Amino acid sequence: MKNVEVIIIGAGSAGLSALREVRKRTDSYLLINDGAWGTTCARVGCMPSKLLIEAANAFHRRHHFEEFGIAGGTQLQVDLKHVLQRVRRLRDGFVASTLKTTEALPERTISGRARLLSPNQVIVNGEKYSAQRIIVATGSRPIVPAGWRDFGERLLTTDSLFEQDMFPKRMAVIGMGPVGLEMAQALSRLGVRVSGFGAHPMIGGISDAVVNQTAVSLLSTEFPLYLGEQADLANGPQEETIIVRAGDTEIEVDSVLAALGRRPNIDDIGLEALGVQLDERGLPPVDPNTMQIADLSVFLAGDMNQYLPVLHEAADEGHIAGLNAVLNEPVCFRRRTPLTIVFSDPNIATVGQSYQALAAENIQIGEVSFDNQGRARSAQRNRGILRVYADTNSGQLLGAELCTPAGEHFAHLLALAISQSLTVWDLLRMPFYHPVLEEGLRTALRNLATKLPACSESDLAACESLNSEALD
Ligand SMILES: Cc1cc2nc3c(=O)[nH]c(=O)nc-3n(C[C@H](O)[C@H](O)[C@H](O)COP(=O)(O)OP(=O)(O)OC[C@H]3O[C@@H](n4cnc5c(N)ncnc54)[C@H](O)[C@@H]3O)c2cc1C
Ligand SMILES: NC(=O)c1ccc[n+]([C@@H]2O[C@H](COP(=O)([O-])OP(=O)(O)OC[C@H]3O[C@@H](n4cnc5c(N)ncnc54)[C@H](O)[C@@H]3O)[C@@H](O)[C@H]2O)c1
Repeated sequence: MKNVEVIIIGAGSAGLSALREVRKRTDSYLLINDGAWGTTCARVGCMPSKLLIEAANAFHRRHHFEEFGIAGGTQLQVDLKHVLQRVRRLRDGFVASTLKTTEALPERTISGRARLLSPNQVIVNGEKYSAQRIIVATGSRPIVPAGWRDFGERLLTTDSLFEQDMFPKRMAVIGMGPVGLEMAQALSRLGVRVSGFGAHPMIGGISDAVVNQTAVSLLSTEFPLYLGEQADLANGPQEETIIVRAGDTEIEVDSVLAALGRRPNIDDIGLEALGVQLDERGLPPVDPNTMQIADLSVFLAGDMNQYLPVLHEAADEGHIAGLNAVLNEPVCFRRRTPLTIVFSDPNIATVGQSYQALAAENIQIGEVSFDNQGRARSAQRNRGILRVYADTNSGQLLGAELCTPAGEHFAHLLALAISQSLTVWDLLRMPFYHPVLEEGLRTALRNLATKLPACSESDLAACESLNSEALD
């Protein structure tokens, strides 16, 4: 049996991040990956989805041309074949960039499905390997209910969506989480007649009902949203179509994108061989600050543990696990301020603690609508809402949820402020240039400040609004 210091199972973003740390300290390691190399993010996740969204948004801009005085926008056409070729061409470049590391290590990489035999042993392709430390980073895959696979090529997931040559005329997107929402809007903007179905009334990971209401009403101007009922599928009158049923709604489509969430890749991985109690999802207890499983020499990183299944968190967890796998005692890391962004238009984001997490806390809420925000109006992007939450006593910013133009940038600015434990007054003390979208955030902060103990009049943070959209 071959013996190494560290075995990493899974060559996704978490596994590669772990590999980077391990390689700095030892040459005695193995990286095992099942299926395609090149990471979920680059192959079928973040990157191809954003490429499709960019094409869709570029085409959608034509609807605003007339208002700007530009004629001819309605005659523009989209060549879907070309759009999808570009998605794959750029995607292949991103995948190639992730493969550079692993292709340079032929002796230390194995293609095959690994299974744990004990906290120190792994079997792959019938061969056993032992290691002092093991990192499990096997990611997740799309949930497809039993029976849905019978619809064959008419049933798509994000694993197959970007491989399509063309999109059909009518599609249903089932699941209005981040994946479903992003893809439903992009497909609709590219000319597919999309129907969106969500079992939950809230969409895109929003927990604040006020923000959700705005997001739902904005998105449903582009494609119909059927929320609050579980959707199910049946064969259409002609075998080549699918009937989607949700409550009283019944719609016939040519194909379905299943975006029902993702299941951790834990089947047959042998977690039971670790000798620790597994929870109802089959997952072992993991310390999010060390990524260590109980007191074992096994670490778990990335989407597999479902902590916050986004790219930068997967990379962080790989970093933590990789470092701790080569140290005598695991180091405790402070995790980052939670941040999730959905690249719909307007962007949806949650920063810091969600509204739901803060429901029982003593908080005040500041709010701004972008409907009349000066700079947003000049760009024809004046849609959306931003809500910020602060502690009633200290005024410290705790979280925010938003659905706004340039929401991705607001989310980062707010994450920075929350990470630095800034108060509403600290933020209002900062400069806001004119005319910028950020003045919208300042309006929300000023609104919040009116609900907090006042600050001194000799402080510029007390400077109030002029109540004119040309000036704020
Ligand atoms: C459509 C889509 C869009 C997304 N967009 C964004 C976004 O915009 N921003 C963002 O932050 N996040 C986004 N995400 C999430 C992001 O892609 C994931 O958080 C990230 O890729 C997780 O990385 P990972 O290393 O945990 O898993 P993966 O990259 O999936 O790596 C796991 C690897 O382990 C392998 N494996 C599984 N089982 C075994 C086994 N038994 N033995 C050996 N190997 C095994 C798998 O084949 C895979 O190669 C998106 C995801 C999707 C699906
Ligand atoms: N921009 C981003 O950061 C980004 C983009 C995409 C994905 N991601 C990550 O990937 C993860 C997975 O996203 P996701 O959207 O696939 O999953 P999700 O779990 O967030 O959403 C799935 C949704 O499908 C609904 N659903 C399930 N079964 C249904 C049915 N039969 N009928 C109708 N609705 C049904 C669920 O109620 C849920 O709201 C997310 O947690 C996110 O962190 C991030």
